[in-house]
Amino acid sequence: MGGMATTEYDVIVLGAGAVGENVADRAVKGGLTAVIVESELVGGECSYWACMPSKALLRSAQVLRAARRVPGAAQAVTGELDVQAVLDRRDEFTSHWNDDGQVKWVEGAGISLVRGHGRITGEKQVTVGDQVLTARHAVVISTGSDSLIPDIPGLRDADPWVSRDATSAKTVPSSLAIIGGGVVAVEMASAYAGFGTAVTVIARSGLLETMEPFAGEQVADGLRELGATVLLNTETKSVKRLDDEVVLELSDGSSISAQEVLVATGRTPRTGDIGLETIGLTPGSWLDVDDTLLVRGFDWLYAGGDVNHRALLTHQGKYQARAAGDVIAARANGKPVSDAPWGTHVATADHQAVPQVTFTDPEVASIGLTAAAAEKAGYQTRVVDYEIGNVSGAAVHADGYKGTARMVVDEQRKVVLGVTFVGPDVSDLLQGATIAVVGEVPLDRLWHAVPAYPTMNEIWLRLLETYGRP
Ligand SMILES: Cc1cc2nc3c(=O)[nH]c(=O)nc-3n(C[C@H](O)[C@H](O)[C@H](O)COP(=O)(O)OP(=O)(O)OC[C@H]3O[C@@H](n4cnc5c(N)ncnc54)[C@H](O)[C@@H]3O)c2cc1C
Ligand SMILES: NC(=O)c1ccc[n+]([C@@H]2O[C@H](COP(=O)([O-])OP(=O)(O)OC[C@H]3O[C@@H](n4cnc5c(N)ncnc54)[C@H](O)[C@@H]3O)[C@@H](O)[C@H]2O)c1
Repeated sequence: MGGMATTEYDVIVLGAGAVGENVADRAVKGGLTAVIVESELVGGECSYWACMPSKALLRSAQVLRAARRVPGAAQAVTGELDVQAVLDRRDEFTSHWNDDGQVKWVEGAGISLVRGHGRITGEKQVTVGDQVLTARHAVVISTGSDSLIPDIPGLRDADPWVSRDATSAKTVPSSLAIIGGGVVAVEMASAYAGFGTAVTVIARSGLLETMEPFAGEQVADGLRELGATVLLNTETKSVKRLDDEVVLELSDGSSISAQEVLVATGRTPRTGDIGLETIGLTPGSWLDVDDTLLVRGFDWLYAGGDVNHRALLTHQGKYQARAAGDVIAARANGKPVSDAPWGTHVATADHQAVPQVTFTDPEVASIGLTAAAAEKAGYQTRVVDYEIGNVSGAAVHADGYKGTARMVVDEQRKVVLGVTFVGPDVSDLLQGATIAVVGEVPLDRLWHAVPAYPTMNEIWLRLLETYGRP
């Protein structure tokens, strides 16, 4: 580790999040040497402050609610959520913010690790403290993103929570105001409402606005059922921390106070202090890449994961990492590069086939284009909606099951462009939809993909029947 003798590697990876780890792994599997530079914890945001702790915080109350929806089981649920046990379980998922396990994985994968803040100091060169690393073939930037704090008067001085604070909290506040209406806002609102915190979501427009409109509407209803207050079309005008509370002035003239305020208004790239200026790029900017993850204008600099702003999701970043690691090895070894759409070395799915699950109650699982996005992209579409509760599998799953599915069809090619499911436990329906979209499976063939009865997957049959047999 950090051996002073070896300062030259085939590939230098800046940032050991899920993306950096996977790029390095693929490059090593392709016969190259690789070093990762990491300034915090090996494993990055997803393992310690994002996906894993947030899902751990959400899961327990979700299980309780699921039991309460099924008579027989409901009668057995007589107690309250044990919040401390949830926090303890979260701490296990983050390995108590210790990265020994992941460091072991990195070593086992044959990747070298240098701890410290890395900066690009020239072509194919990265400096960490007084150590200068040079790359024979490629430097990969996978430094991720930070929470963005908007310029709301008083907000920064009020020492607000950002997503890291919400996912790593050791105690639960009695009340929490959340600024934002995106994924982080609605997931953390669900988690804390589940703990009994008095939650107020302040969204400047609607919730989950990049998704189908019914997703945000049903998630808002779900949050209200959990006891949260959801304010839509409401701006936060100013924020002020007093002795034991934070006061927020809102655009409707009212004000609210809460023990803590969480800012969940998007992300900013971690590129402010990585030496971009030494190679003619602008510090603090997102990195524009081609489909092989090469930063435009370079033949040795790659960027994967959040930092390229293509799709800020762990699974999509890891997908980019597999393509990038493999193409770096192919280019280094003089092997053929498969860079046509859907080839081995490109992240084609980033453009129109990104799956995402929002772990609220109801859950939102979506892939591909929404009806509005498909229309905007110029497709001739037909939109088919169906209430998931009418499917036998859903009725068995939970009494009074409420949820909606939408399929967006490309009328010219008769293939599925996008699917959205909203409802309890829809997340595991998503991969079928992903395969339909990525595989461009013709609708008349989808009729032969028979969903097992009585599972919720029968939603597919209902969507096809509603569309009509071609
Ligand atoms: C609250 C929350 C919940 C989320 N939940 C999900 C989810 O359920 N599913 C999902 O798919 N996505 C989720 N995401 C998104 C997901 O966390 C990110 O897309 C993912 O972590 C990006 O991975 P990355 O490797 O690009 O960056 P990161 O994981 O941020 O890793 C970057 C690494 O680079 C290091 N680094 C930065 N600069 C330097 C430097 N100069 N020198 C050395 N090291 C450096 C950092 O310390 C870090 O370890 C969530 C995000 C948030 C905020
Ligand atoms: N389950 C998951 O897959 C999951 C969970 C959490 C986060 N993530 C990822 O992390 C990323 C960050 O999530 P996020 O929720 O922070 O960002 P986001 O982009 O999803 O949502 C940002 C929200 O903040 C609002 N906003 C922006 N600027 C504002 C301002 N000045 N004042 C008030 N509101 C403002 C927007 O209208 C939007 O509602 C997302 O891209 C998401 O993909 C994924």
